[in-house]
Amino acid sequence: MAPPQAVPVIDISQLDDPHSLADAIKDTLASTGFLFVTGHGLEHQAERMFDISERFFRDETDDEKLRCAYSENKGYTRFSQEVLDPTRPAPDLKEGFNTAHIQLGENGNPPVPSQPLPNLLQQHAAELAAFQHACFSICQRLLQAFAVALDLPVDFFTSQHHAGPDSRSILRFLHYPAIPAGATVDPNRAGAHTDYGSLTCLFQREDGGEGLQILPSTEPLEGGRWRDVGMVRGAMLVNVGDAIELWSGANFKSTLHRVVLPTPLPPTGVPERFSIAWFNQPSPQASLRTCVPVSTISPEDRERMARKGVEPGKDVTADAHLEARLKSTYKLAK
Ligand SMILES: O=C(O)CCC(=O)C(=O)O
Ligand SMILES: [Fe+2]
Repeated sequence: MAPPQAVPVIDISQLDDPHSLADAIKDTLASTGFLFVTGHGLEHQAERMFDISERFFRDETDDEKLRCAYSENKGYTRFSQEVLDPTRPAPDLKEGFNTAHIQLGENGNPPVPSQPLPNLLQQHAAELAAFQHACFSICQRLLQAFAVALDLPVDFFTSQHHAGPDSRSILRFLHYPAIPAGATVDPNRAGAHTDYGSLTCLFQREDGGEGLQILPSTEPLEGGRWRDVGMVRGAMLVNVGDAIELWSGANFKSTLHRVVLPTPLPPTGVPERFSIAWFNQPSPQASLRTCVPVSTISPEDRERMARKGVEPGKDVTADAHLEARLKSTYKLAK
């Protein structure tokens, strides 16, 4: 018998009202916070994003990439610059580009990004903006269901998210270069971490190599069994981030995940991997005060939250929380 799939697949094409969507997703939000969503309607746009991302990483000059180097969670992170899991000696085997909100131009004017964009991305700014908007809309739909699942008013979370020039949400292109046959490398493509926003939508490409894994919160940190997430054709992988875990008093879990290379490395080497993430963030001044009685949070959940520097019941703004998480999670290698 095949082992149970670590991450369930949910077709949302017929789940138009927040109540039916809430019924379909609440169990997985409470167990790992990871789900594959099909029927989301972004398939074609996501393919276009992969084309743009691939051209950017392959063809853009280093000078142009570095002109837009990472600062304040926006811009280009060089290969091996990021250390998602600071307890490991090796940096992540990836490069990335973070694009913050792009304002669509009015009256035929060009779109206005909120950061310098490399030429190749600037040419596609309108498409990037449309994709950001589509991801934001689908997250609003999911967040309505999150509120219903917690017996909160349907707009409890959505009213504390907005799209606009001061939004902290990020569209991130990621590229994990191919590993040649016979190479000696750390198996760490992206170190173990949790995401820090409200939720993440991740797009993976079928030919992009697998390797994404989760460690459910029921597993011990040391020696626990990591589960392969795998890939589902046309699906978007959705996962709960730390902001929602805190907000929901750990009723919804923000689960550790990582990207690894197969061990031992196959004799033929490993192909490159591209992925695209939409990190949906609450509005900067939104209060993340836990919306269930703090006394109902289990000691295990409190301990997990404390390890991330998160204290349920404390009145913390989304911006302060994001700053603290960026400092502790996204260490950059020299
Ligand atoms: O590339 C992936 O599949 C995962 C990336 C990720 O988890 C992240 O950037 O937060
Ligand atoms: Fe992540």
